[in-house]
Amino acid sequence: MDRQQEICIQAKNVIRKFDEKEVLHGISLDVRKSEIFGLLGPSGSGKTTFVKMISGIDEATSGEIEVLGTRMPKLTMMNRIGYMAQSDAMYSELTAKENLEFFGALFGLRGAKMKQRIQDVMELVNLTEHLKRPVSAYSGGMKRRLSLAIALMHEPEVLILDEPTVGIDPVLRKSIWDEFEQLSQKGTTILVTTHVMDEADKCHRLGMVRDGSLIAVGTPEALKQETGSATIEEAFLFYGGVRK
Ligand SMILES: Nc1ncnc2c1ncn2[C@@H]1O[C@H](COP(=O)(O)OP(=O)(O)OP(=O)(O)O)[C@@H](O)[C@H]1O
Repeated sequence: MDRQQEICIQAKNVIRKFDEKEVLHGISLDVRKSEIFGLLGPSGSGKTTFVKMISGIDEATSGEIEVLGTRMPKLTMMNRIGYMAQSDAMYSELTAKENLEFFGALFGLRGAKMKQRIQDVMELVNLTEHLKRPVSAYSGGMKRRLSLAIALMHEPEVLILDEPTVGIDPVLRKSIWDEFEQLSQKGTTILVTTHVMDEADKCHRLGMVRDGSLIAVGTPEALKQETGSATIEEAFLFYGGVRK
């Protein structure tokens, strides 16, 4: 099979209920190996709920999710998936370096390799000078960047990033997206949630989410073309039922 067509993440009719309230209404989706797939949708549409189940930290009420051919949730998949949550999960009383060492050790990194990875990921997020500062002294945007660095530490095959660039300035945002593109070219599959339209345009394919359903899937170009829209925002409104 063509490598580009290999399926990395597969969701089949995924439903998630909280008590009696159904918030995801049967989502089916294939994400191909080494693509950057964006989930685009407004706040509360269900993006976080969906990616948590793909990462294996939550379980679908019904339906099936496979990542790299393994049915989720599965603890051992932690080594192959990098997950960056929307709220920063790190120890604020520790320094950035200590946080990276802690999470790196969880993923089996040691010695020279650990040191090298810390250097690489901190350079990528432009935090090298702040390596030895306690996270409690970091700004919101810096914490976001450190979260991304932690998710990248063990060079996972699959990266799941929930709104990774919130609070990050445009220049650094661009360099982070350039890095996503490079990672993807090296074979990493990236699933990213966003509500920022210009980021959506950088994804290879997009899934538009509204009220717990996937309303459209395609390349940004195809989605715009199909709807006769000049922008992704217009296309989203079209699929969401707001016709010109
Ligand atoms: N643990 C929970 N218990 C009850 N309802 C929940 C829970 N988690 C999420 N929800 C509900 O599920 C819906 C989808 O929320 P979700 O956080 O997945 O949306 P989202 O698209 O990621 O939005 P945002 O970008 O603001 O995080 C919302 O109506 C939310 O209130």
